[in-house]
Amino acid sequence: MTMTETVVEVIDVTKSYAGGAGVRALDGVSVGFATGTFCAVMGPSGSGKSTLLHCAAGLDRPDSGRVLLAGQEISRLREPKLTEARRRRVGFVFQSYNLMDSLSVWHNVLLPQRLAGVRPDRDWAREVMRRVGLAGRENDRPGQLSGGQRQRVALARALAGRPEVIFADEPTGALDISAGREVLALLRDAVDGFGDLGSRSGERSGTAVIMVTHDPAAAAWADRVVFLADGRIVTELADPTAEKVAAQMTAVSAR
Ligand SMILES: Nc1ncnc2c1ncn2[C@@H]1O[C@H](COP(=O)(O)OP(=O)(O)OP(=O)(O)O)[C@@H](O)[C@H]1O
Repeated sequence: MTMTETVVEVIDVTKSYAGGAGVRALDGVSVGFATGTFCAVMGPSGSGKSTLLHCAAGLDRPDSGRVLLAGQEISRLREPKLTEARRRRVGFVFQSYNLMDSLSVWHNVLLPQRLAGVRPDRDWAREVMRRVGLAGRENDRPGQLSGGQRQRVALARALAGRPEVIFADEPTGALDISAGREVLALLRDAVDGFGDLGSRSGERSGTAVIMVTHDPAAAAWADRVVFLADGRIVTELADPTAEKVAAQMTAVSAR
C-alpha cells in the first residue's frame, strides 16, 4: 500500500519578497502531501497559496527550509537538475491553460516530454486523450476549443508524462460551473485510478494532486484541505464538504 508515502514534503519553508515592506509570503510552513491523494490549498488572498505551490513544485526557491520531491531535496538543486526533476516527476495545470496556440492539441500534449528530450509514449498519450474526453480532437488548435476543453488538454499534457504529482493553480478559476466540474472530476479520477494504467511499475495507485483554489465546492473534491493565513498553515480538514470548507474559510478569514 502506497497511500501513506509522502510524495512532496515541505519542511519549515520561509519565503520573503523584497518589494514593499518585505512581505513574508511563507513563514515557516511544514506540510506533507501523500502519494495518490488529492489535497486542496485554501486561504485568503495574499495568504501564500501560490508561493507554497511554487516552492513545493520547484518553480520557486525557498529562502530557508527544505522541499523534498519523491525523497529528493529539490530546494538545493540548481538548474538544469531542478528542471530535470520537475519534468520527470511533476505535471502542471494553470488557470490560464498555458497552451501553445501555434501547436495542435496533440503536439501540446507531447511538448513537455519533447522538451525533456524523452521519447513520447504515444500510446499512453492517446489513452490520456481518451480519458479526458478529447479523442479525435488531436489535430485541433487550442483556439478552436472551449475553455473547459482547453483545460482538459492541459490536464492531458500533465498526465502524459505520468507524473507523481500534479500541481494545479486555480484550475477551474476561468471556467463555468459545469466545465469546472468536469475538470475536477478528471483530477479526482487521476488520483483514484488513471495512475494504474499509467504507472510503469504497476505499484502506484494514482498521481497526487495539490490544488490551490478559492472555491469551497472545488476543494470538496479533495481528500484534504489545508488552510493558510499570513504565510502559515493554520488548520486543515479531512474529507471536506463544500459547507465545512466554506465555514472554515470564514473562520480563517476572520482571524
Ligand atoms: N513576485 C512577488 N513580488 C512581491 N511580492 C509578492 C510576489 N508574489 C507574491 N507576493 C506577496 O506575497 C504574499 C503571498 O502571495 P501569494 O500570491 O502566494 O498569495 P495567494 O494566497 O496565492 O494570493 P491570491 O489568492 O490573491 O492569489 C502576498 O502578500 C503577495 O503580495
